[in-house]
Amino acid sequence: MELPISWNDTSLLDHEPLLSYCYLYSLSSRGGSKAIINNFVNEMQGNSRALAAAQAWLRLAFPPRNDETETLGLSANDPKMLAIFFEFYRLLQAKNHPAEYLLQKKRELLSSPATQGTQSGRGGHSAKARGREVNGSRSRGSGSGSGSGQGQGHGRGRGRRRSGQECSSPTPLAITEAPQEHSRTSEAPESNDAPDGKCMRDSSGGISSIDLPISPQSPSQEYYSDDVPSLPVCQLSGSIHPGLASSSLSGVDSTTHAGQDTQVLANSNLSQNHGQDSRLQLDDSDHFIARSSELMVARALPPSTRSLRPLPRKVATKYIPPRHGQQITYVQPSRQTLDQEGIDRLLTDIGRNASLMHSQTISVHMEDWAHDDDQDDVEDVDDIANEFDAPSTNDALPPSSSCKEVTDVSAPTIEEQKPPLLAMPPIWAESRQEVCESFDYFRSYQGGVYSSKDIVKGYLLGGSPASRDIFHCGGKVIISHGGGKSESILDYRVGPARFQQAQDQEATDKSVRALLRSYTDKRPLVLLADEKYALFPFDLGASGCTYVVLGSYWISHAWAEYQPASNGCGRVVRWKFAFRWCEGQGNPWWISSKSNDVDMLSDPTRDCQSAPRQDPSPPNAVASVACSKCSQKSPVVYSQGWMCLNPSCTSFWSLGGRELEQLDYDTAFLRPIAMLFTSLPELRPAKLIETMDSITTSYAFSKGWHCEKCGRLSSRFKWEHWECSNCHSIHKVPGRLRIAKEFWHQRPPAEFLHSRVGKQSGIIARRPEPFELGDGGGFTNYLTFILPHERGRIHLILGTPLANKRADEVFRQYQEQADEGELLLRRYPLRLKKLRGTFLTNYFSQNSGEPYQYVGGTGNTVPFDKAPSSVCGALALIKERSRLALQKDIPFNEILSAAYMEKQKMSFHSDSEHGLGPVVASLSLGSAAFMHFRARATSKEAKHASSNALTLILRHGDVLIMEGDGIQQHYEHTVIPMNFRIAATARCIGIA
Ligand SMILES: O=C(O)CCC(=O)C(=O)O
Repeated sequence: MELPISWNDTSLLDHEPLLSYCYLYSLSSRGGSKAIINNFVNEMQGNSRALAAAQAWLRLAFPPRNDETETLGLSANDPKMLAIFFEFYRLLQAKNHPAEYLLQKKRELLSSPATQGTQSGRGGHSAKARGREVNGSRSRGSGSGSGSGQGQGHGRGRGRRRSGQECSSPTPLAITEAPQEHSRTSEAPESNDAPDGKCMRDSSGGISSIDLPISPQSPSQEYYSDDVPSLPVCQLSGSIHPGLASSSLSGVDSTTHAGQDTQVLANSNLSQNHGQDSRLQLDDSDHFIARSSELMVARALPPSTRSLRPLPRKVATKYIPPRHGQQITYVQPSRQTLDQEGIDRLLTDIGRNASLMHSQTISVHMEDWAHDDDQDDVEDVDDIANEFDAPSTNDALPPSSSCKEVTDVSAPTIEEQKPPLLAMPPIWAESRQEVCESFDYFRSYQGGVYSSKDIVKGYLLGGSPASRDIFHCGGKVIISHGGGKSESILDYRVGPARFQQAQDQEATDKSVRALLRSYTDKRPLVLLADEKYALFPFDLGASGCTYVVLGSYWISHAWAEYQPASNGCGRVVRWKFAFRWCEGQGNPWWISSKSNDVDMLSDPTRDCQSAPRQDPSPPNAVASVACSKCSQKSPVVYSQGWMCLNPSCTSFWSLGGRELEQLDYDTAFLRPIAMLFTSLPELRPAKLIETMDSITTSYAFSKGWHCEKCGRLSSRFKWEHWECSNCHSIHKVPGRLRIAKEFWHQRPPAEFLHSRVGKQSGIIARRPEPFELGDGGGFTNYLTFILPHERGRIHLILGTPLANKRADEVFRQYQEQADEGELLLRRYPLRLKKLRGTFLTNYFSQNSGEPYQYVGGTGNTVPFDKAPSSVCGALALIKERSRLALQKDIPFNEILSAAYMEKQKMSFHSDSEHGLGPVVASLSLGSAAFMHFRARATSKEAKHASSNALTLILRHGDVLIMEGDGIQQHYEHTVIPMNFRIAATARCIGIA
């Protein structure tokens, strides 16, 4: 889970475990909902990243009061708070008045110390509690009534909204003093104060109440205070949430809902007068309990789901997040078919699944980057920056749905507490991007298998081991399933996302095929593990390592198995691989030199210590038997007996006609196997040193590096040098400045010179017009493209050798100042909340003038008076050319300087940030670049969105002007430089 950026950050809904649990909750009925919340809480508690997200959310949703550094002592590790976190997001997803819920919880929390022990058994609060100080001021709502009885609360404390300045929705909810008047009303609240969904600031800037959206069916909206404390809450009728409808606040007799309502939390939060108190509380042992009959369901869950870390699932699950705001259509299972048993099964399933799902939150294309021979499997990382996440290209998409994998009791489990690492790994990283940019043996942003030319280079052990996956003999023997085709959520640019079930793996599938080839060739590969790999015996996360390189392994055996599945088939075919440590690397780094450490790390089935280390068995010591049906040989893997492991054989996976549930590895199968590798590759990435041509912007310089001091892999995030993100060691390679002439040889494709207009785009290209540049620049050509439906115009003022003198100088200054650190060009984290870990832009940038939220916000902004001369020079040139082209002064007050090393680019986006003026203009320097415009998915032309509406070639000295809001509303653009390039783009921000 990424950290939320506001308390109502909907993107969290795209993340696990919220995604699965919210979905499951929507399918559940009765007691199932409690169990779901319990499981959610359990899972969150075993997941440090998710806890961090919850913590961040808590701070945003419950900001500290004036004198507090911490909010009410709230902790994300508090089960009650996690339940609130979940409930809020569940309501958010259901579009069911989450703000109302949050306000209610906030009020409860603020009042809870005083109200504890003062509530009646039926849930009413005492009058004493109503006078509690809230948010630094005394509640004035403590007037009348005991508030202890059913229905006593209504009619009191109508919350009055105050007129004032409107605030945007992500503002933290703040609670101010209670309203003075407490008369029940059925009239609509003052309707002219704020539009739906907006909150209002009081004169002091705090929020006095929240104006909630009313559904069309809602005839009225009333503001009440609860009995205590007297703060505004809202009653909605019409399409009201059942949990809210049962609230005593509404005055509705709650008996129809008590004990039946599936919305347990909402119910328990608001309904304090039920015969059955379903309030969520902390019991003596600080455990989260729900005191209702439904609680029994939660308690009846197997203890393992509470005391153990969520069990790893037996097959990998790939999650492709939905686009922002996109609805996910789950194909299966349908609501009708999901009974209580199904829910229980899914619960465990999701628990096991979710950890891997955290790591699988990106999808990629392979276009544009597949130039290098050694890059045939490298995904286009910058496409990840696209809000449009396409289906994975890494693992073959299944042709049709078949089976969904389910819990297997024999899946390995691991206790929650793992010891910290004994030593830091020699190669480790915090984000997948760091691995992929710095470590040549693993460059797959999504899949667990990285192969090139059908040969596996790296294999990532992720969070969901399957049954019979093992980490044996201190990690010298690792058995894992691999090859994709696990369940996933497919997401397309246009149309709803779909839930895709797991499929049978086949030997011809890309990853399986590559693994099988590595197996038959006995070719070493590199194993990596992420912090969620449950079988690794140390706590990687405690040392800050999300990914570690284990070392070189080879595959001694490969075979197919059945794994259980939850649909009609009941199972799927999965390929298993036995990886063995390549001798010649010394002992694994996670094992200290102390001899008994290996023992400590081994699993109980180990016998590697008893096997003679100096006398390992030859490879053929593992017996193989030919099947009488298919004649294919399969190894004796399990102690229970030999089985045919050829999935196309009718005897596959059958032991004398039976399928055994419990299988143990045969001792001989796990015994060490001698295998001599004459030269194993050095896995530590080499550092770049001086180059022959002194060019330091080539592709190799854009890649990450490995810090020799601390082992961390870091992306290159600073222009002027490499810097370790852990210990801040730096590495600089001196280079030279480049001049524009070096890029003159770049030729565009033969079919066009400056531009190409898409056939069905409706764009009209005007004939080039001569254009006098003034200032000794002579004449040039000026191209204009008129967009359909008066959406705007795009102008391209071409540079010329004569006119480019200033551009040449600006280009030189940019390079010099960036190299010296005067201009801080950085790769900033993308504001994509879908990705696990930080994900940096695929270009360097620096912003001057007004902050530009799209890249770095205020953190990436220096005011114009502190901007280096390169930026000021670029701005002056852009202003001048724009004035000549548009015959008016454009009050540009922001300039984003973007620098691209070879193969870097800016992916599709539109400059549609709130508050941007209609004119955006850019100056191109250095290498030529393609600029493609395409219709946004929301636009009428969406069906042609895959083809470009317009392509321009931007060359050194060219100025491009986008004129008109409609361009950003209806189109998005990408810029793909041919080589090293700098661009300065000017905008008007916040100018009315
Ligand atoms: O010209 C460029 O490099 C990209 C400019 C751009 O699209 C932007 O800054 O938004």
